[in-house]
Amino acid sequence: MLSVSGLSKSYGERRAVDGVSFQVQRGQTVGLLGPNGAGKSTTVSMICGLIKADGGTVTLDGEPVGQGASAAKQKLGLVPQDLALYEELPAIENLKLFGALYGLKGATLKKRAEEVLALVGLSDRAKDKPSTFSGGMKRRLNIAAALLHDPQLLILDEPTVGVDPQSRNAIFDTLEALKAQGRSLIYTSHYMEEVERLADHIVIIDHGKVLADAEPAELYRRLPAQAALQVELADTARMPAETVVAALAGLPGVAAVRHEGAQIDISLHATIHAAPVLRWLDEQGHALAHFSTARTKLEDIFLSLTGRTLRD
Ligand SMILES: Nc1ncnc2c1ncn2[C@@H]1O[C@H](COP(=O)(O)OP(=O)(O)OP(=O)(O)O)[C@@H](O)[C@H]1O
Repeated sequence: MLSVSGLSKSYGERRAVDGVSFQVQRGQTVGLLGPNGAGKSTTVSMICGLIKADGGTVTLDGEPVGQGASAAKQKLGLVPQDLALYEELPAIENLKLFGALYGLKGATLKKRAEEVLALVGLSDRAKDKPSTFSGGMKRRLNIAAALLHDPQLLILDEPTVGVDPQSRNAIFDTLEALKAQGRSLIYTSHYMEEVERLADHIVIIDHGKVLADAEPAELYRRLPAQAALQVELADTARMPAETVVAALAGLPGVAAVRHEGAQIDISLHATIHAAPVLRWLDEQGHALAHFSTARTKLEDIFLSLTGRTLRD
């Protein structure tokens, strides 16, 4: 188990990380979510001992990770945000080079390099150079490199930045396979939908501080609205949308109402309020061109915590 306690780091006057604490259980995937500049990269760099913390501790199975070589560090693998590959060296040779740095040799090194290449779905490109790869394929090769020493915990810093949708799915397949093997993952991102897809637990950080640390289901429960109803008025000439919006806002169970032209987004405290709202619209004679219902997006949790969206 990884335990991060009170980590802090300042760059000059700027407090990049300010007392961050969280835990990662064995086999758990933790999504570290926050907007650009929230302190995610600084946090994971401190966890791996790449940069020195001003304060706080990081332990893995009770052993301090610290700086320099340590037994605990051997159990960690980091996929950094910036790609670290030799562009003109075939993929398999890149892996052999990184494996040698981890102390792997001979037949073990060769076997391990082939295994991790297969795991990221690049076996058929073993002899090709990264310079001929797409951004997503390079990223997958980087993931393979971080897995060579068979770490118990893999940390990925925004692994889908600059990646095409197809490769993005391939990355998710790889990460799901790693999860199925019982490995722990820390996944940093500013995309809630990515974190939600993978994570058993979500840690939200902003301005270097932890704002929430909970399972996705618990975060859903904390949302002020639980369901969303979207309607499109067929006839705004009869009554302007603003007037309808103002009346809707006063109905029972309605948490918030927004509109753009004839399209009205209604946030509800619970799904049971959807039918009465539709009935009210009907009784008031507002014909609908279209309507749809949806679960509230977990993305809104950041909005409700900070008053801003994740990607303002
Ligand atoms: N080497 C550095 N020197 C000075 N300031 C830094 C340095 N590294 C990070 N910072 C600052 O610390 C804060 C946190 O940065 P960090 O890279 O950890 O955030 P992040 O959440 O990973 O964001 P991003 O997704 O943009 O990488 C930012 O304000 C950033 O400008």
